[in-house]
Amino acid sequence: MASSSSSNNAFRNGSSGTQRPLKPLNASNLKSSSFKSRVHPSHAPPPSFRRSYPSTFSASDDGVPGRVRVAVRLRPRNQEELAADADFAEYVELQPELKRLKLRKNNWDADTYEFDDVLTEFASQKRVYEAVAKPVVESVLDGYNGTVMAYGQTGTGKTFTLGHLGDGDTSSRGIMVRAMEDILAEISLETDSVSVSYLQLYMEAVQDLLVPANDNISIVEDPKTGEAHRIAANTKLNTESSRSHAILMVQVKRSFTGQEDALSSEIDNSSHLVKPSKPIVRKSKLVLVDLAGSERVHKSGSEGHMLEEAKSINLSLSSLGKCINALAENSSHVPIRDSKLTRLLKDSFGGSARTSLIVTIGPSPRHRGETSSTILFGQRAMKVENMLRIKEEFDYKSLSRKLEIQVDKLIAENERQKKAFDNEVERMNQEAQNHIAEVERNFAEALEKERLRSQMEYMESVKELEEKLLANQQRHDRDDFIKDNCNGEELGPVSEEVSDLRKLLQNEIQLRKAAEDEVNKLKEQYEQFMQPGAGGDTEIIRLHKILEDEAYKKRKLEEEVAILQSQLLQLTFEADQAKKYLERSGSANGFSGVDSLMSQIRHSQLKETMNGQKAPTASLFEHVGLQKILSLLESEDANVRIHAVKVVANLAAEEANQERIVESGGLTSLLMVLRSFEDETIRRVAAGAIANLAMNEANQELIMVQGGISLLSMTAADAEDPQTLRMVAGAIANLCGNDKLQMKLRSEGGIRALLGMVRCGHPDVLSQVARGIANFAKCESRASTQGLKSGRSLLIEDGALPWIVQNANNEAAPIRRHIELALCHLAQQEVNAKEMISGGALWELVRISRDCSREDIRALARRTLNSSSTFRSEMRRLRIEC
Ligand SMILES: Nc1ncnc2c1ncn2[C@@H]1O[C@H](COP(=O)(O)OP(=O)(O)OP(=O)(O)O)[C@@H](O)[C@H]1O
Repeated sequence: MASSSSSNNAFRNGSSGTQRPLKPLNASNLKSSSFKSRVHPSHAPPPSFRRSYPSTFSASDDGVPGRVRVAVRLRPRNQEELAADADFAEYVELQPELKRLKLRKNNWDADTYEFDDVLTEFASQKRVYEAVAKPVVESVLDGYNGTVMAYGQTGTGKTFTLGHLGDGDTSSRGIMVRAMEDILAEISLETDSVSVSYLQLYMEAVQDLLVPANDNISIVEDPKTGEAHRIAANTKLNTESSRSHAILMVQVKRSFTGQEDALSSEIDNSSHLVKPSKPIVRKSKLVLVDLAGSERVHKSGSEGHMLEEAKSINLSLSSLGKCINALAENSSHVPIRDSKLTRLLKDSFGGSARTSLIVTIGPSPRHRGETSSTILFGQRAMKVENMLRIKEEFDYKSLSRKLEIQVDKLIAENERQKKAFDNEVERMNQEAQNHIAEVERNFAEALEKERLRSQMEYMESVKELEEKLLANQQRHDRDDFIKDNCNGEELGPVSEEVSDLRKLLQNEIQLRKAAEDEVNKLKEQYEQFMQPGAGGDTEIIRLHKILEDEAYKKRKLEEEVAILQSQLLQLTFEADQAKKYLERSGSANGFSGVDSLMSQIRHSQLKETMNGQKAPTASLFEHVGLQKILSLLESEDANVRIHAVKVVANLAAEEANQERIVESGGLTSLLMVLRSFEDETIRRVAAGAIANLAMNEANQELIMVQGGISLLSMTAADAEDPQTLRMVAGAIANLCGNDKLQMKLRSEGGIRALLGMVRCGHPDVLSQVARGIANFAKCESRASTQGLKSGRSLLIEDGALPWIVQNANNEAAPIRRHIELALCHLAQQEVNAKEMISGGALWELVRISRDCSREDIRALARRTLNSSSTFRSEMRRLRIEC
């Protein structure tokens, strides 16, 4: 038995010559000496999840070699055999521990065969399943195709081994039921699926035993589709099992999470997404084949239907045998396409499936030939080498489903965030609206307050202006000499210059205002920078510098403004003088003097006020400030001093300003200017200003106390300019009207100074002299009447009477009127009568009482003459009637 021994040696060694370890699979499965089953702890994940599989996604990848495993099973003796074959034990001898089977040829010789497993008649169905089928089932669950096939003579237990249901005794369940139980227990209902087909191959026709109407199914050699009837069934329906091949196909599709690499590039573009795990699906197929009884091959001499049936079985089993032979001998041609059976099993032998073959034999020596043939079939099958491969592919459907779910989640999340964002925007918008509304409300309130405040200020200003207007109007009405007949055209050039200067002044004022604003702004910035933590030393120094520069600019601007103001005032004076000369020449009324000048100035101011503008002096007063103006009186610049004194003089023309001027030291400053006498113009204007201040009774005593009379007297004696003399005479004339100052005025030479100025002969000067004499005489008369004075008139004592009498009938009405009054007042003092009579004054008084154009003065003269006994006596003597 060399042949059988040699072959058996190969199996005894546990490996064929080309056997290589099957790395991806459990090595224990592949030991040639055993079909040991792997046992997984119930809590452990299936092997597919524990292994690192090669990244094989197509069947074209190289697989691992896997020889067809073959076990032999001996059926127990049945009743018939027990009775008939008393010596059967001597025919078949099993040595399961050696995995050997001996077929006794005679009493002294036996053939010994070695199998991958030898299953005695006492082997349980469980033991058979675990030895033969379980490794294949586990491979299928791991992703490999697998085949378990029973081959043997009819009645040797193929169906019992494979298809027994074990209804009454679960321990007798066959491989099909147990395989299904293991598969269903292993797979995941969520990710895996199983589909089952139960086919019958009978007479070269494939019939679906689960859907019997499908009785001629074509074999589609498409590994992707195949037949898939998803109806699980473990009911054996083949009634012609011994003459047909029953095939249970179990398709397993398992999904699992693979490595990320293969998919990463596909979803890199959506990095914000949670990367789905790589979905991989493994599709495998378990084929359980219960072949028709092999003895039919040898009994093909049947006739009719049985003959056809036998031919068919013969064809399929002989084709299977030829294929296995060819594979066992590594033949270049394997006749797979010779029958439907071999076409169905092409993957099981020489393909990529893990295949286990169980050959069943009976114990009876009567079937020696069939048994031997079966054993040889099994031996040849053991030589067939398969190349096991896992079939993996992307589960694009699963990936798509996962991505769809993720997209849905992202869309939902996006919508949620968008809604939250919209709500936030809405909330912020509402807040902004509320804030805007509040700001608008506050602004409207502030605006309304400001409007009311401005309205109030406006009303007060209007009221003030109206009062000023009224006062000026009254003053205007009182002054008979003010005439509003100024012809603007004759002052054209001067007026234009005044206008230009005013514009210039306005511009300068605006510039100064802007500079002040800028200074204030910089001051604020400076204060901010001085806050703790704000700015640095460098910034502070820079701001200091800017502030100093701005302050310097401001000073310069103020000086320029002052000069312009002075120039403006000067021009105003000149305009007034020109106007006065025009009036005088036009009306020929001979009026002159400080009153006239002041009236003209006031008239000019009044007109401006009525035109909606403030008087220039008032504007200056506000813009420059009195102290500043007075300080300019001491300016080193003679030009500035001239303008400043003019400004003060103009301010002093306004009765409302006089008190402030005196309080601010303006009178003292003016007296100092007069005393320093450096320029005729300055002296004239200063004298004019003092004259204006002297109109106010409250200032008259101050002028006297501060040596004003002496200064005025000196000026009166010294000056040649008629306008200067007019101003000095005007000032003294004002002082002459103060009852309290009569003696002091006279003692300090006031009267003599007044009378001394008549040398000038200028009507304006004479008019002021006459006014002073009249004022003085009036005070003396009042004092005499009141008993406060007894002696003769100081005017007479100082030699005024001759000039009075001489000018009593002066052609200039103002002079004549003041002297007429003076004569009346002197005549009212009885003590003066004789001297007046001797000085020729009586004749003038009589003339006044008769010829004076003014009725009141005529009456006064008559009353005076009649009231004096001396005058009455003298008139009687001279036969004069009054
Ligand atoms: N190991 C066994 N233990 C007990 N009874 C068995 C065993 N093997 C087979 N039998 C019994 O033997 C008989 C024949 O078995 P079975 O029908 O399975 O044979 P077979 O090979 O499938 O025949 P066929 O080819 O005609 O279908 C059955 O009654 C079966 O119960």
